[in-house]
Amino acid sequence: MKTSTTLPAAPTPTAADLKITEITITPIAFSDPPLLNAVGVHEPLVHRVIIEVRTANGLLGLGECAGGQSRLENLAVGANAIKGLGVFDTSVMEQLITGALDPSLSSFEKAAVFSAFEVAALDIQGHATGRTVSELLGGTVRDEVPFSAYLFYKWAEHPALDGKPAITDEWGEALDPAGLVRQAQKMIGEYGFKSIKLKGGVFPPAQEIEAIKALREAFPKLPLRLDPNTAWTVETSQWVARETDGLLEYLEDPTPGLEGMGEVAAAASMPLATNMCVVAFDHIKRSVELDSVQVILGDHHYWGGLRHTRELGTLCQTFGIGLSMHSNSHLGISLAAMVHVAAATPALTYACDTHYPWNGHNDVVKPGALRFVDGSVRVPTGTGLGVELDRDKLAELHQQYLDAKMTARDDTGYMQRFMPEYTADLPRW
Ligand SMILES: O=C([O-])C(=O)C[C@H](O)[C@@H](O)C(=O)[O-]
Ligand SMILES: [Mg+2]
Repeated sequence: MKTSTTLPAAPTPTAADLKITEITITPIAFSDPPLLNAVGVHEPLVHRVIIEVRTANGLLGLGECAGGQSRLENLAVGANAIKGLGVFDTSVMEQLITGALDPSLSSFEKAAVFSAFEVAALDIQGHATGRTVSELLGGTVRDEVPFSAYLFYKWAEHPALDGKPAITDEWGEALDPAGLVRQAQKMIGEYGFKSIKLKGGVFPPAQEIEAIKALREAFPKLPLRLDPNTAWTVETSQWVARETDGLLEYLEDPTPGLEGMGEVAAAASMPLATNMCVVAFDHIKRSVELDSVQVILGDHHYWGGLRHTRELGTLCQTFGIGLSMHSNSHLGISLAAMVHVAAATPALTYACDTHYPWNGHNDVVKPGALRFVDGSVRVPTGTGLGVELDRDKLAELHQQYLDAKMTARDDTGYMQRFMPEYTADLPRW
């Protein structure tokens, strides 16, 4: 006779099991091409930080954030403040971290420090419950998250410097419209992106308008965005908006400040977007009053983690503002977190930014969980973030950080090594 056996259910971890017992903060450095922007050029190495949080029962959660000497000091303060806390207590975690950090720090920095630990805590919550992070955020409203092709003007190589040879890359030079179209063809060919963002603010605006027109001709169906990172005055921005009428999905941060953006928005036919003048909840009220921006680029690294990013979506819906997503040079832990929150945020109305095509070959997570298909990343199905740390790669990138003796990102200083007269005074045109 056949008897059915019921397997004993896995024991639910107790509150004591899920207390944070150990936190490891590992600074890393990974290679980056010479990408140009309004304040200089990317250095050969990006400085970033990997966070590992462990609980009493041995669960591991991962976080990733931008680096820098002061960020490392602030992360150490944050880590110290949350030892012994339960991983489900992320509201208390925010209070403890915010309260422990130097009161003179900006709310932006405090939110950034908390975010790295919140992501790791959510990763553990997922492992403890057998759920994905997006499920913990309310479940997925989309199974695949669309990203845009993030184009940059770029040099062919990092020039030889301090006795070190030049560093070439697979992307080649892009200093004119033809170079950018080639870059877009390669990136879209490999990743299948369905929209395009050009990082501008590098050349006089007339040249960047020509680049947008060349991209429109080469990719007639793909939405285009242009982001000069406040390199233009209000008047120049209004002129560019007229010249690009009908060409842009949105124009991102043409000019500094909420007032200036409001003046440009009043004259522009396309929506204005930002990741520079609305970067915290307390900027939204004034922005709405002035109708400065019609799209906000959220970023969990700066908006205080994944839950607050989802809340930003709710606020955007309330005020009829679109939601897109910002990125900085990043690896797979950040990408996984971006995908989970984007999948769980109904208000997300635009394809997200990502630097992954520029940096993903350096990844500290094992391959497999994150893949771009037709420009989108399917939400990882493993528990938590659904990504696993590659410890050999982590050790290699940490050694690279130690050897490079990096302190902070310095696009302007690096540019000045080749053009001593260069300044990053904006607006420039
Ligand atoms: O949308 C943006 O402003 C960015 O992506 C900021 C980045 O720092 C970008 O300018 C870069 O990588 O040079
Ligand atoms: Mg931007």
